[in-house]
Amino acid sequence: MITPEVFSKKGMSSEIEVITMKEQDESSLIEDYEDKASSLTKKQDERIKIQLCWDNVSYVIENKGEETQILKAVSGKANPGELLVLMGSSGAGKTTLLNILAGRLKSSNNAKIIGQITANGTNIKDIDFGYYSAYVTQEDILLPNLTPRESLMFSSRLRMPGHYNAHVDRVNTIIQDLRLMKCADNVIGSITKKGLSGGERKRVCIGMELITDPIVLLLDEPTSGLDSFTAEVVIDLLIEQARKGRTVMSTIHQPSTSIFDKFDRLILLAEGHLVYQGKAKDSPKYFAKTGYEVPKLMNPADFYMRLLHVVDRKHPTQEEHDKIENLVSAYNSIETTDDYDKSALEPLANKHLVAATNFAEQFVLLFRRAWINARRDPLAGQLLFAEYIMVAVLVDLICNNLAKNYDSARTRTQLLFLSMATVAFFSCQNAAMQFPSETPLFLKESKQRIYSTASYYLSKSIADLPMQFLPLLVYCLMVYWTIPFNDYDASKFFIFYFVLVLLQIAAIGLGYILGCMVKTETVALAICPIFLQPMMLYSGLFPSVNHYPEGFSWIQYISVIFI
Ligand SMILES: Nc1ncnc2c1ncn2[C@@H]1O[C@H](COP(=O)(O)OP(=O)(O)OP(=O)(O)O)[C@@H](O)[C@H]1O
Repeated sequence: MITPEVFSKKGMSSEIEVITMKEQDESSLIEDYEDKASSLTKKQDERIKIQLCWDNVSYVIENKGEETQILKAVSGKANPGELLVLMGSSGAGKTTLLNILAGRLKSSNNAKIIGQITANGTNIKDIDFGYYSAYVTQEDILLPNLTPRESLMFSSRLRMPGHYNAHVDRVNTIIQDLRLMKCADNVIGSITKKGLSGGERKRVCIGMELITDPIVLLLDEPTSGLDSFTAEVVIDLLIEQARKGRTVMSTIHQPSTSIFDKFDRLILLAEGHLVYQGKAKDSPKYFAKTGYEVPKLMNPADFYMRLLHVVDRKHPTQEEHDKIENLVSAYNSIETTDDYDKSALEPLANKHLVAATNFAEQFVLLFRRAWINARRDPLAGQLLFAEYIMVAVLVDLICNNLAKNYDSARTRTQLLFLSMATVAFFSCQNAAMQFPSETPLFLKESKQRIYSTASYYLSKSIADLPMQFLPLLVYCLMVYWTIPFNDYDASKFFIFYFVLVLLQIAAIGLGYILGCMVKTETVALAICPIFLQPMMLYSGLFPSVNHYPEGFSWIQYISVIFI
């Protein structure tokens, strides 16, 4: 979300696109800008505060005619200035609740959300809650070849208006706040590529969301996979963010005792039911009263996880069933009071977050980001070079004894076809592999309306093209002069290269489509031949399509290799 405080006065006239739904005419935009200008003078403690409340929220999914209730009429609240932690056994519904609160889950044909969620009394259905909130997913969604500083800088420049220096200042502040100084200029890396530690990567992910200065920060298991010390560092940072007035809510798995002691408020879920909500430090007393005393010297979090654990959720034992029922009825029997002082809470305006940059700016920033990311991972490019050179050497060997006469015409045609098939396969597979790893980032950013799909697609394709065109040029240089054609002149060579480039662009397009359809590079690689083989059969080289099964001749029209 973009709060007024973060807008830079200078960049507003050209770049601010945060507008209210009804305020799309020029005069209202000017008012909006003035509004932001006046807010520049606001101090941090005057930041808007949001109390998020949810009332009887249920989530019901239907699968093959069978209904399953994942959340069962849960109610609660997250206060500004506090860290609220959501805990419960695996499958209790924590992520589901967080996703519903973030507006990431919506009712659909087979999933129904019942209940009401309000922010400062305003139903979040009536506003674009994404404007006020940010969500840090469990998976680290980052480009592996960028540094934290570059990632934050691109994110800031794409999402926020303002001049370059304002972005630099904002990024430096976040780097300092998140204690990323030591690794700010190291490459992030990934599971397969050595880079930042898990804790550092997680802090970068949090930083990417803090760029827009959100008022509500929701996090799904930010400490999973981290050792207890690193996890504590992350929790300390979240508490720091909460103390700045943000509403911070996070699911957390297995916190250590010292981490647990730091939580402000705690919500415990069991099988979709709420079994505790209140101050984390009061929870042992509460459970002792309900007959489940936390053993001395035991981490309360560990105790709750064991208490709420159900071995087989579909078929709980009688004991498990009774235990959960006891806990639910004990919780339902207590009277909950909201002691948060609401006098400073204002109803939320229906602000909309739209791109902070225009198409050209998006294109330039995304191109630079894609270019840096591709340039720092030369392996894919080197492999493509190696593949083309290998095929070129084979073609050269075949052509070694090939005479320029009528008898060799068939072989020469086949060599031309081999060149086309090679280009189609290599380009399609290479392009298909580009997308799966970036799809989560693209989906996240396009949901946040940071840029248009067209600017992303265009910038990515153009940034990838040199890596595709150059190996092809080397291939053409190696084979063209050895295949016995009639004429060898430069213009004919360029026609040969140009035709293959056109084929390459078509194959890259097909590769992008296939890459978007799947989730992993392995599957992307595997499905390319499924589409390319029929296209090869209908390329025109093989016997007339009249000999092919009826009803399939249309394949020739979508074949990227059709000649
Ligand atoms: N769309 C869906 N279709 C089918 N089952 C679903 C769907 N969404 C959630 N569930 C089920 O609902 C239950 C709760 O899921 P959720 O991810 O919220 O659990 P969780 O408490 O976050 O668990 P974990 O700690 O393991 O991440 C799980 O059993 C999950 O399989």
